[in-house]
Amino acid sequence: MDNASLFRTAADALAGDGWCVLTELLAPAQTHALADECTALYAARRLAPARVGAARTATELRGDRTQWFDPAAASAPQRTFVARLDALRLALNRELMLGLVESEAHYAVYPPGARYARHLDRLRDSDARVLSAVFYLNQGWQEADGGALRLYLGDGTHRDILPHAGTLLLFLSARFEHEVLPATRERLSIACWMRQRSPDRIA
Ligand SMILES: O=C(O)CCC(=O)C(=O)O
Ligand SMILES: [Fe+2]
Repeated sequence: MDNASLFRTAADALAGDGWCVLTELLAPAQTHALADECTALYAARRLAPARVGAARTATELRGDRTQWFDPAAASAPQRTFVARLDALRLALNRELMLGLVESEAHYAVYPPGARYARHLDRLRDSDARVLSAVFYLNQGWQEADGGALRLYLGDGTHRDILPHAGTLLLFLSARFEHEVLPATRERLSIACWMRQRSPDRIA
């Protein structure tokens, strides 16, 4: 699928259901490079226990370790990923008038058994996060490995999305509660949020 069609498919799904899965954001080699980098950072203990909400300490709510992408010090694999995500963001702005001005992203590693309890991605006092995007980095993931992202739909049902390498899950941040189920192996991802202008930055 060419870019224009890929991004239009995403826009249509977001306008309809409010969420979608894309598997063609990056070429497999590009996904591998991100997985290798995330693995190396984790092994070098460069990922820190995740925090919940502004200035609150990590709790048993989430057991992942994270490292935010720093635009001023981005690696080549990170630049490739962010460029693709930005292209998607601009396409969604054009198609859906979402007014998404920026993205933020972090690597996350969930050790075996770690979870992230059911939650909504909007920060307590801010509606800046409009769209959540989670990109998975795990080769050869099996259903028996667990670790699904459980997305709760408005009608009381849910969908389980497995964290296969190359899968991008998109959903409207304000609309879908979700949780990360525990896995039997390390679970690597990049969690991203596309933001609208924060109220405090509007002149
Ligand atoms: O890794 C995932 O599948 C989702 C992570 C998540 O919900 C979050 O970081 O807010
Ligand atoms: Fe989340």
